[in-house]
Amino acid sequence: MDSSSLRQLLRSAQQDEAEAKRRRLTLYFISYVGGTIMAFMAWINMGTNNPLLVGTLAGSAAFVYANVALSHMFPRVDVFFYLAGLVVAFTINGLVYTGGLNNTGLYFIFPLLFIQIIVVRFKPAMVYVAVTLGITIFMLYNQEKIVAEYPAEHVSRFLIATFSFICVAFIGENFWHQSRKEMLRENLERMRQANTDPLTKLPNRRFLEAVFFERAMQDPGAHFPLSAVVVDIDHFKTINDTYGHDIGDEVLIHITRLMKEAVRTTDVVARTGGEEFLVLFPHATLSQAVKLAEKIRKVVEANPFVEGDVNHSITASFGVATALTDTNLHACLKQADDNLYKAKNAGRNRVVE
Ligand SMILES: Nc1nc2c(ncn2[C@@H]2O[C@H](COP(=O)(O)OP(=O)(O)OP(=O)(O)O)[C@@H](O)[C@H]2O)c(=O)[nH]1
Repeated sequence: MDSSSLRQLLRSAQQDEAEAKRRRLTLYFISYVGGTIMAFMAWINMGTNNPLLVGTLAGSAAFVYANVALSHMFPRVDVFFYLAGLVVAFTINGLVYTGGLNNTGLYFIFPLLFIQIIVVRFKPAMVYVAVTLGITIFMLYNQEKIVAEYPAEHVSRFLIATFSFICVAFIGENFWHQSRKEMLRENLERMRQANTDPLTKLPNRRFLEAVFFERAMQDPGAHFPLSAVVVDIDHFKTINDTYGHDIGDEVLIHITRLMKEAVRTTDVVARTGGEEFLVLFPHATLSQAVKLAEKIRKVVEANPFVEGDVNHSITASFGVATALTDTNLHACLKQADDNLYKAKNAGRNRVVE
């Protein structure tokens, strides 16, 4: 796994639940309150001779309720926010077109625009607001095409007020958006550090437990059969004791490079202990994983660590196992560990499945 895929995984893991929940609750609250107000206004207007206005309000209320009901059923789907934004655009222009109750339609545009901005959020809101107001302005300057009649001074006051309102709303949204981006960036950096081994820059055990295995459980189709190869450098203590800890560190970095070069970027090479690594092959059967482990074993054996004119030949032992489904992932990791132990006992520098 290269550093950009690692970052991407961490970024998706950090997509803070709290923020997603806040957005969902905002949608629920706005939909229930807004839908009820629209339904109430439709009811009030029933007595007036404006069926188009009643239809607009009742239709919008029904759509808002249906949308929020579906968003409860599919809480992870973003499309409901955008649909809510569309229904607001429809209501705004329905009000402008029909004039609303006693020609007061324009007064309701501000809260509706504000709702549109918070529901669809900063960048998409620019497009939504531009399109919504584009249609509104067209209608206001082509009043022969609409039912309502607005005096010219109402139109100019409305447009000036709308322009000021939009500026203030977007400035506020922009600052909020920037500070959130900054917070996410800092969070991501903290997460990257907590999930990475500082020596080899490989993902660590925490990453596997908290991010990768979680992801595999959530999306088993994309990961299983998942093969695990536990790699342990042979007689690493001797290298440390003979040449010193710094050379030991260099050897770990050297082995890391060899392993990363031997696998695909979709595979995960993690450092799980002192001189122990775990390589994970998504969508790989046991026999494929054994072949890959054998390839890594040969690469390590054939590429001694060179320091000056001294070649430190290195070998490693490998334990391989495969989890066919997410339910036997932990049993598979244990099996790979047991197989590593067998490889060590059988004389090292070998792959045991
Ligand atoms: N240089 C260095 N050494 C480490 C690091 N982490 C663990 N070690 C050393 O790795 C060695 C592991 O030794 P053992 O567990 O006895 O294993 P081994 O000598 O590799 O023997 P076998 O695994 O049985 O082949 C110990 O000497 C640890 O001090 C590290 O980050 N850097």
